[in-house]
Amino acid sequence: MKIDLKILDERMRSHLPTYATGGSAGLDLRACLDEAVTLKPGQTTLIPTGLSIFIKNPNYAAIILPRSGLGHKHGIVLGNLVGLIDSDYQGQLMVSTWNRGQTDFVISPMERIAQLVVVPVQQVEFNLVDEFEDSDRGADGFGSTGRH
Ligand SMILES: O=c1ccn([C@H]2C[C@H](O)[C@@H](COP(=O)(O)OP(=O)(O)OP(=O)(O)O)O2)c(=O)[nH]1
Ligand SMILES: [Mg+2]
Repeated sequence: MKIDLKILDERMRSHLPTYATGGSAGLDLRACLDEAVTLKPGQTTLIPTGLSIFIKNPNYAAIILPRSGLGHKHGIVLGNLVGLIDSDYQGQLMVSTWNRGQTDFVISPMERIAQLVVVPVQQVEFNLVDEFEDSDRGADGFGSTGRH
């Protein structure tokens, strides 16, 4: 599947997102920065990627997820936990970068800071009802299974 991509910063032309392996789900997103940015513990900064995409087809979206190495080892995750890119969004892909760790973290220009995953989306309509038909679970949730 092809998605329109616009290069907003020429430096990104040689750093376009690619799948690291044949089986990769995520495309690494790089920090399009002029100089290194230091994120203090607890700090959140919006980092530009220098790219925009236009998914166009409402049956797809993209999500931005943390990279597991950065998140686990350095506490660098996302200020919005997960970023959702709508199929009609044409603006720059931005990464809300949150240092939830205990030490300063330096983000270098062109560093891979997060990953983009394209996912299928089913838009729905609501069928208004007064009662649902019975289901195995009913309204039980929040750890209810295995208690009976
Ligand atoms: O990590 C993110 C999350 C969102 N976006 C862009 C794409 C998305 O389509 C748009 C709106 O995101 P969302 O709907 O999550 O934010 P909102 O707070 O509801 O803003 P809006 O009122 O513009 O929908 O912002 C990013 O670039 N990065
Ligand atoms: Mg929104």
